[in-house]
Amino acid sequence: MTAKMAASMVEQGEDAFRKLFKFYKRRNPPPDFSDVIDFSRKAGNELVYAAELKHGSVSEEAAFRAGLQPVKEWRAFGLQGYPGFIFISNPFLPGSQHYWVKQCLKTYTQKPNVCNLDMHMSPAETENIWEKSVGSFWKKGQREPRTLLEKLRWVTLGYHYNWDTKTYSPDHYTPFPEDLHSLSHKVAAACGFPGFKAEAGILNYYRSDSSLGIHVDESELDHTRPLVSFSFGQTAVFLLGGTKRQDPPTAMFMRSGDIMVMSGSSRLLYHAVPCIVPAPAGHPLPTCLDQRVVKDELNNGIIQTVCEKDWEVCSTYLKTSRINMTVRQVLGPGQTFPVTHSHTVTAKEQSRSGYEEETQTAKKRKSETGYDLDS
Ligand SMILES: O=C(O)CCC(=O)C(=O)O
Ligand SMILES: [Fe+2]
Repeated sequence: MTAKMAASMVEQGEDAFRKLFKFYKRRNPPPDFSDVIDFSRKAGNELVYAAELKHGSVSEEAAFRAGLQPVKEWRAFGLQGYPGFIFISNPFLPGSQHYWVKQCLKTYTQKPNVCNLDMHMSPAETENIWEKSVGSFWKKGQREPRTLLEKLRWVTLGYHYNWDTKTYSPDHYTPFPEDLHSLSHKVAAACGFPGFKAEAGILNYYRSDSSLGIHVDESELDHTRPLVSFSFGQTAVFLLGGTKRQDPPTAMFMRSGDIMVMSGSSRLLYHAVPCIVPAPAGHPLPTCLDQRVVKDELNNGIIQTVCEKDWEVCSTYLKTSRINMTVRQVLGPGQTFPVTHSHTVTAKEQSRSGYEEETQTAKKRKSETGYDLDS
């Protein structure tokens, strides 16, 4: 048997996750999405059941101020075989997703937050990504991404994740954004995790041809705290696997406004995003984004109405993109970072160190989300 044959057997026979990842990543011809669970559909899938939330843990007013429907109205689901996994089908109030999209593009991209562009550009060049992009926004039919926003792949918040050492460090920290902490705290509480502290965030920016490789998020020091993930813009296929990298995954759509909570024994499952689903012809933006203005009362709350000019930039961006925010609590109550010989890790240092075959998260993320700029 040739090495090639053996490799192909491994691919076909054993590594069910890689096989399905490739299946959904394929573009020509486009994959058949009929096995992908769609939580937005009324008709159920036998694996899906309604999840019980803690209605009393977030008052209607608190939910309202965060731009969320009352918790009792949320459509929350569990998946057979994945205890601790909770999928909440877009619980945002009309108009309020826009605020988070604007934060991800205009606010959270600002220094001292760290982004993929810092790996090979100077701080001066990656300052004010929003302002530098809006002036020369890309034109229709243009093939190459030109603006920094188009080249943006990830931003880190709070304890800035070091992709090379796969660790968080107290030496590289920016206070976590209050607004996103408040949103995540409420979602976690509704799912039975009161006292959630948002300490680190990874924002992922996907273009229509982006994907995110198979990985598990285990760098946080307390795995009893959930991981809370929010999606905006274009729909993605999300693959949720098992505790072993090869375990066969379940595919589901993640649409604009959807929230996913990975907790309990689902906290450390392998997962991936093999593809962004092409938007239906004539509908480049999901209809849940049609209504832009939030109710006036919300102006005293966490979120604010996005002005027309800013939304024009955001909506143009979202017609070909997806934004995902994953929020993590790094330390348990009273827990501290293990003592290591510490020094501040700079972006330059991160980009210099080599990658080993098994430190795949960063490598995959850097390549499959187009970290190495292909333009
Ligand atoms: O984009 C997504 O839905 C997944 C993101 C993710 O898995 C991560 O940031 O660790
Ligand atoms: Fe992840």
